[in-house]
Amino acid sequence: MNTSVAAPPDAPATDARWWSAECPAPDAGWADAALRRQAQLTKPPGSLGELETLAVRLASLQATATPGADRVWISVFAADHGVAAEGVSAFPQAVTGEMVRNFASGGAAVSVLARALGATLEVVNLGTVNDPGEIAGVRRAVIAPSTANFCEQPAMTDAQLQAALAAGARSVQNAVAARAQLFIGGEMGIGNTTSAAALACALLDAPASALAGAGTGLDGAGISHKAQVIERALARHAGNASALRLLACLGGFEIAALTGAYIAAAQSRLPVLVDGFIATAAALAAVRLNPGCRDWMLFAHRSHEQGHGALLQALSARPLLDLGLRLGEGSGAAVAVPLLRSACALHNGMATFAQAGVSTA
Ligand SMILES: O=C(O)c1ccc[n+]([C@@H]2O[C@H](COP(=O)([O-])O)[C@@H](O)[C@H]2O)c1
Ligand SMILES: Cc1cc2nc[nH]c2cc1C
Repeated sequence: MNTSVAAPPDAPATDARWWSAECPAPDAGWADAALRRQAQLTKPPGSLGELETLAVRLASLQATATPGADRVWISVFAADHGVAAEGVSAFPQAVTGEMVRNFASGGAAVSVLARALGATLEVVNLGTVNDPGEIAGVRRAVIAPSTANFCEQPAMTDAQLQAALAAGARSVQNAVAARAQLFIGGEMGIGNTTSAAALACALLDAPASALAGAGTGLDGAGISHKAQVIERALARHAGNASALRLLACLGGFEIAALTGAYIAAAQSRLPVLVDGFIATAAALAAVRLNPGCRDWMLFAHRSHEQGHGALLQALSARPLLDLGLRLGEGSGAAVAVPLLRSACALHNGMATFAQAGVSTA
């Protein structure tokens, strides 16, 4: 199953350990200017709560007086998982490839949300057992039909990990070339909540029972079985400590692509809006690989998936929404974009006390 590729399909011609290169710090000058403007707008100071914080952060990250979330780029990374053979998902593996087609033809939730937002949707096929082949609107970056079953061996080789990280970085290059103001990474992969939970357990030194959840809809017995599968995998890969090794042993191609995308975005000064459980596991791996990328992350929502809370806490992240979503695809992040747009519209468009002739306190 884990047929390795010789050359990463999407490797940028850069340094082999590009993900370790420094991430710039957000611009403190623009943050100060945005804070000063917020204090002058016609409202009691602080009365727009988190929307004020959001506008100030976006101004600082985008290094501008007028932050915006009009040009949004969404990359959905799809890949299959060897661990699906352990019976850890409520759905069959064929769904991953079928959903790639659905993303491209416009019928998936994230396709609908992207259209509603006027966002660009890029679909990246990193390897699906039920391969839809060449389809319009899908970037093929196939690494292998699936990862290996990580209960038996590392999920991927070092070359495959590098290919997946580079595929994520390539998406960020595409987003930057399109002058995107915000990057959203989505994922699709039957079995990937098992991979994300196993990775999270290893990174957080937490037991599987704390982080294994229902995924696409397992019942209690299914979740117990999934936790046992994760414990077996953790025991097998116990000797591996670095985030890079853990990503290779327990990750998925789409999870590693998200990790690469988050780091590349930070290196390119492009803010990211992190989606649900799987995306947040990838974000934690990214922060462990390159801590400077944390500053460039906004967190969209708290997923219904058990274990997301622990990941958010480890990242000191306060998500914007808590709607019981557990779909993935970047859908929760897309749903949060209108909040960012409201924050920016208010920041850029409100009158100051002086302009409106309104008395200050
Ligand atoms: O993003 C989330 O929080 C989330 C939570 C549960 C499930 N998912 C999605 O469901 C799929 C994985 O579920 P499973 O049960 O096959 O591991 C995968 O395609 C994810 O996008 C996503
Ligand atoms: C139908 C379906 C759509 C999805 N989108 C993300 N994960 C998914 C899992 C399933 C099963």
